[in-house]
Amino acid sequence: MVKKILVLHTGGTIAMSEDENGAVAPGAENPLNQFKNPFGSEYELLIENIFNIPSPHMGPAEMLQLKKRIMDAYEKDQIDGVVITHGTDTLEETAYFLDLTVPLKIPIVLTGAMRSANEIGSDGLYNFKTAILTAASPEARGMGVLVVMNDEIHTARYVTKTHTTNVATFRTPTFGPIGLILRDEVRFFEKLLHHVSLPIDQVVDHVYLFKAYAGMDPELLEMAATSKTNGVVIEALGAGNLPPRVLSALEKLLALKIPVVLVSRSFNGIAQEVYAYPGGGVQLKQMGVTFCHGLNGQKARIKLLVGLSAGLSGKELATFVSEAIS
Ligand SMILES: NC(=O)C[C@H](N)C(=O)O
Repeated sequence: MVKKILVLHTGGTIAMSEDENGAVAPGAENPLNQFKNPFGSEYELLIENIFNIPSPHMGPAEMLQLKKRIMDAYEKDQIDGVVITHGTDTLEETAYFLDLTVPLKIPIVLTGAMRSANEIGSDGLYNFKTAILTAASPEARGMGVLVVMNDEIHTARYVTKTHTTNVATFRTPTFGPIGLILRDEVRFFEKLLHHVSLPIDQVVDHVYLFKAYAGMDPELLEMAATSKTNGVVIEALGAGNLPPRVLSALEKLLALKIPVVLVSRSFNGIAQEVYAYPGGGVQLKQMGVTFCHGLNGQKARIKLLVGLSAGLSGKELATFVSEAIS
């Protein structure tokens, strides 16, 4: 049976080249257009250049456009899988957005490159090839959105970019990858236990992300306490604690019924209500802060944004946002 794979190119380093001074930028032609299908007639690739942007230019509106394109192709073209090529800087956010909003079992795989098309050791075409193999793999069905880079398969929910330039940049802290590519063979060794998706057809804005630090100043958080703000995520300290100086700003946000979501700024582990000192997790929980277990700040922000965009509020929103380990 022929595998029909929808390929959506969005830009990023994988679609860029280096000039004689070493500066990397998109050229007149996307180098991915040169890709010759190495799989023969077993694979039918439906290739579209949906955007050609570096991933710092990607936002929820473009993510929603990708989601709509996938749904449309699924209904009209009976696709078996999807590959999205993407800049690596915000790849994890687009991947998680799609994970939360596309209610399909077909494999959806994101990939990118750390070295542009004409650099020595360029990883783009190789990652693209392995992403296609994964998207065509029956074992990848029902695993949520996946990120394939450097011969590893990661879940959209937990993967994160950990290095500015190294090709082994994508990692899953605490848990590790769920599969590997071994010389053209796709092997999974973990299963996704639980997967939720919410139907949305618009995205809200003004969902902010803050990072806590020793002696954190309250002014920026206070500025977010306005009726325009839809939600706030804070990357808290350690197990989930904040400096007491910001507590009055938190009270102002919560009094305005603005959801405040807490994750840890630590690379491994999860935020939990452990400490009972002023600003500790126990107090934050009592104040009405929602603990999000296991996501990093940028993913918790995507989850909050998706929940709000689906019209969730109060307890329902808090439950949706907090349940990340399952
Ligand atoms: N490696 C990359 O793709 C990084 C690039 N700045 C991007 O995200 O578009």
